[in-house]
Amino acid sequence: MISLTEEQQSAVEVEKHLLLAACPGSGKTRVILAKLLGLADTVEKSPRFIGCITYTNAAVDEIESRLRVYGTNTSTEKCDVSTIHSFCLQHILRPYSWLVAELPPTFKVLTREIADFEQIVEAVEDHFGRATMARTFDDYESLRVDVHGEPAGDGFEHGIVTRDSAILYWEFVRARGFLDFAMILFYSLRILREHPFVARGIAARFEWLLVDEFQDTTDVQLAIFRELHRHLTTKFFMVGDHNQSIMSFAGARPDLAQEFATEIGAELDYSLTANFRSAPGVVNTAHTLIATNPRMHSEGKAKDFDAKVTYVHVSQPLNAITEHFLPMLQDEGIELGNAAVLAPWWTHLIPVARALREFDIPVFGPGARPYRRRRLLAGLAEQLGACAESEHFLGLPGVEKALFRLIGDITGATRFDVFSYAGRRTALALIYRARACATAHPGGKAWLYQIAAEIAEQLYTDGWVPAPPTALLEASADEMVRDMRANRVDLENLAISDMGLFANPEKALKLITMHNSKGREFDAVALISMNYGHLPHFSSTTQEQYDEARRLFYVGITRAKKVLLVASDFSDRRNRPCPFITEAGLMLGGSEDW
Ligand SMILES: Nc1ncnc2c1ncn2[C@@H]1O[C@H](COP(=O)(O)OP(=O)(O)OP(=O)(O)O)[C@@H](O)[C@H]1O
Repeated sequence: MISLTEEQQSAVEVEKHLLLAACPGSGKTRVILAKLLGLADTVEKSPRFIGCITYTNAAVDEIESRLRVYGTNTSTEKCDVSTIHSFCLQHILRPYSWLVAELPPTFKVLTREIADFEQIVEAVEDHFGRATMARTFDDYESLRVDVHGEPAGDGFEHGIVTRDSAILYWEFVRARGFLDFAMILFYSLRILREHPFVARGIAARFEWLLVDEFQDTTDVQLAIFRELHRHLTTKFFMVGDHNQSIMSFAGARPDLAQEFATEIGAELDYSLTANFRSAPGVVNTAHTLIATNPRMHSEGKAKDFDAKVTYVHVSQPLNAITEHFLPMLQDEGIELGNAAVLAPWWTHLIPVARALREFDIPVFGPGARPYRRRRLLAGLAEQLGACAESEHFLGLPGVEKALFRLIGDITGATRFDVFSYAGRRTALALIYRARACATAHPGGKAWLYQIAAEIAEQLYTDGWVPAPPTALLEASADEMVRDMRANRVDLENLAISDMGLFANPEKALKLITMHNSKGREFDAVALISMNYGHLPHFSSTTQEQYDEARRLFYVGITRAKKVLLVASDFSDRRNRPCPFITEAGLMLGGSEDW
């Protein structure tokens, strides 16, 4: 049984549509899990199911693994947990794509990692006589389709993508037998709108749809929910936090989620206010920044944490880490692996990561890798490196995901069967090979070449590729070695653990952008580069952008359990300290024991 607080329990028991406002650390996942388990029992003898839509694949994995622990076979069978994209693929596009004439009869999912993406973008830009620039690919990657089928997204609104180039891009994507994530959502909506029998079928299948992180839903996603709601047979349980809405660049529309909830007559008066994560000092700082009613408060063990909340103004972001954060970790007995450094952008983290590596401090994050992350072999080699080095670390899920990506990159095919029995066998075989290789070739460089050859052999033997991709993987190992040499890595002394560190970052200090820190928690958190110009970004001109920057700061501080360090710097004298430091009531040098 999952233990719930009174407010969690009463939210789970609501039998109508519900929009639940949940503060940081209030156990959204636990509530969703409890609701899923309860509802699975109610549909046990019916042909209906419970759908759960989460924002990321990691959240899907987490809920599924907890379902296996707490549930029965029936609950795992009756609960369909997925991201919105895989929900649409499985229930709308794969079975009904033939209803839209312009869609290819079979299609693969286009992601940035697949080589066709860059080729298509180059072909489009070439058509308009433009040369590809550094930001071109990012601009196309951010492209979305709005509910009317028109282009949207950062690359269109502020970048180089025009309406004509977007339309041509989508045409090329379809012509090559692909759909991207935005197209998956848009065509799903179109099918639901034009063929109500499809929506009726899905609504009949799902008794409930649980939606995690409602504040991140886009106009198209909400229009999809609206089409499903039309048939009045599916109930909605939406959990999220308006104050953690930081994804407007990806089209998030929390206002529309609220509107949808009101429209369907959802209960709006329930909220989760108990924060199980953060010490009272951290919670008070967050509350000073954004006050909620009813008020957020620490609960459980967190209530007794002794918080250290400190604000410093330093000459360089790195100094905040070396002179303040690391000593604080030492004083509080917090291990590096339980601490994180957050910054508004990757560009702030890269030099810090490099410098810390030079001090031999293990870091996990941008700039930590001495080779390009997108190198073909890199992902799988890292996962296998972690498995090879540690007897107790059977990183099967990580190996499977890396295998999925590698097979996709080599063949261009989306092989979801990697996550089935056959894939698991290959993954396990590779883990054993990686360990045997580590014994035979203890040096990191020799191991890398050997494992490249063995991966090629295993993929071929198990039928994932038509011919052994030996030359391809060897060339990728060459590229990684070349990158490392350029980054002055001592290749002769490279250990397999140096590679594994990136897959198994348990012991390393995490360096993460504030956006990517969402949904995570650490004993200690340092927010660096907290200056005007970075947060809010100098391009922010509207109240909405300013408010979203404040919410980003809120997300950052609420990741901390016990230690919170906020640092501005005078590396650029034009950039004053970020205004949210004052709004959160932080005082310079003020180390406060709450
Ligand atoms: N009823 C409870 N009893 C004890 N611990 C709980 C309870 N509910 C939640 N927790 C704990 O609170 C912590 C935070 O939960 P979780 O990560 O699900 O929060 P969240 O609501 O998703 O937060 P955020 O929105 O900030 O990401 C977890 O460690 C979880 O185990």
